[in-house]
Amino acid sequence: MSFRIGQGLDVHAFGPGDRVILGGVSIPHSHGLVAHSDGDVLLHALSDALLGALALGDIGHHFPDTDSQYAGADSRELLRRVVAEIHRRGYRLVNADCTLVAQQPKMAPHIGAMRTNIAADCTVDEGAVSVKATTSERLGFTGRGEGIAALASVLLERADD
Ligand SMILES: Nc1ccn([C@@H]2O[C@H](COP(=O)(O)O)[C@@H](O)[C@H]2O)c(=O)n1
Ligand SMILES: C[C@@]1(CO)OP(=O)(O)OP(=O)(O)OC[C@H]1O
Repeated sequence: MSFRIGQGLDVHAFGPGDRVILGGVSIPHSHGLVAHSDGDVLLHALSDALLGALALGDIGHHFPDTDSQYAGADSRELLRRVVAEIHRRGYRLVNADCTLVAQQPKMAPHIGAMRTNIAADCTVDEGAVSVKATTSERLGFTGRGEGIAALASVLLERADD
């Protein structure tokens, strides 16, 4: 077996809107997230971790925010394309561990649905997908409610030829 690890980090600022989309789950909120796509900071961090594990660059490279075809893009579709690229190279996801950093909204009620979506898009069992949340104790840009950050770590494996 060959193993590769990857990590990803993404940040989006709050802006006008009444919901945020995180892990493919639409969560009512006092603000939206400013982005070219649907602003799913969690799936962007995870996609970057998957690409990073195989040194394939990042989602900004694969899906440029200057390209109008990605305006309002569904980040689950972008994640599925990244997973297809990983599979094409003979790798599969062993597990992913993700953390959302946000003062608000409350993530806990939505974590299960996020895990379900991510597991489906990565074609793994839900037990292979961890999503956690933390505030930053009112410190920094997340603590001031200016935006949301997400981190992701992944392990990939490939059966030896
Ligand atoms: N946006 C958030 C942030 C945190 N949680 C959950 O609350 C618990 C306490 O968070 P701390 O910042 O004190 O670590 C923790 O268990 C988080 O899961 C949340 O649901 N939404
Ligand atoms: C997803 C893409 C593409 O629509 O745009 P954004 O939604 O702005 O997200 P970001 O995490 O800044 O980078 C990747 C992008 O190119």
